[in-house]
Amino acid sequence: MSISVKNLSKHYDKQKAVDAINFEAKPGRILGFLGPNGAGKSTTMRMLTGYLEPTAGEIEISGKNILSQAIDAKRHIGYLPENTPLYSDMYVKEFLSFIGDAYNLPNLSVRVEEVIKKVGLTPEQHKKIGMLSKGYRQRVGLAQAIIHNPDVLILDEPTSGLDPNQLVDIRALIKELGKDKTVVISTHIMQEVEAICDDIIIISKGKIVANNSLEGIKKAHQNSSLEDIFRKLTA
Ligand SMILES: Nc1ncnc2c1ncn2[C@@H]1O[C@H](COP(=O)(O)OP(=O)(O)OP(=O)(O)O)[C@@H](O)[C@H]1O
Repeated sequence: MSISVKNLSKHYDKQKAVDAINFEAKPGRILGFLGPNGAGKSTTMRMLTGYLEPTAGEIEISGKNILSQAIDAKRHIGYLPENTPLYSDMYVKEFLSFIGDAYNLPNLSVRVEEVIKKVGLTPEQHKKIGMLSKGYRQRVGLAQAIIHNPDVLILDEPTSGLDPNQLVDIRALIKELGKDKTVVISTHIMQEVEAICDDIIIISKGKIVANNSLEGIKKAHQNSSLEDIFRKLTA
């Protein structure tokens, strides 16, 4: 299993933002992590990537414990945080080289060229990040997430704020990247889930209320629309 989560909790004072959740994510599949605002999605993502320490529970990434084997585990993870934090004064290549350097990658200039091509940044590769459209900035975010060729990709609301054309392009790119990786993507856009996810977890008030394949969850709810299922389980 690429991601294994056992009894994971995060409490902020008395509030249980994430409350004893268990799940697994498999290679070659895209897992949609859904839930209403404040359900605990970002908190879970931050714990998966080792940015936030759990109150309780265990996380293994490609068999490595995220706390006790942090460096090994993090080598396997690519992370695109919510709102895509980037250095807007840096040039695209300069930024990707900077990130690759932090991973100590060999043949860095070749690798930077490869990821630029892979995420479709070639026409904009000589620009400063601050000059790019939101869609292209998202491609830079994805490029930095995959530069060290991780087998697990964690993407926190990767398409928020994109126009319909960019949305389609970025979803296609995520689907392509997901072919040989384990991808977890948080979203509250149901069409996104239909378009790219294989499996679904719905979280509400810190607890998992559904964990199934896309087909499985629809079957279990008499082929209702995902929107109806979401509302029924999280209202
Ligand atoms: N640093 C913090 N201190 C206190 N409470 C927090 C903190 N971060 C998150 N919370 C609370 O924990 C709960 C879960 O928040 P989280 O950001 O994980 O939800 P989310 O599902 O990602 O929501 P959204 O869809 O709005 O991004 C919320 O009630 C939030 O207010």
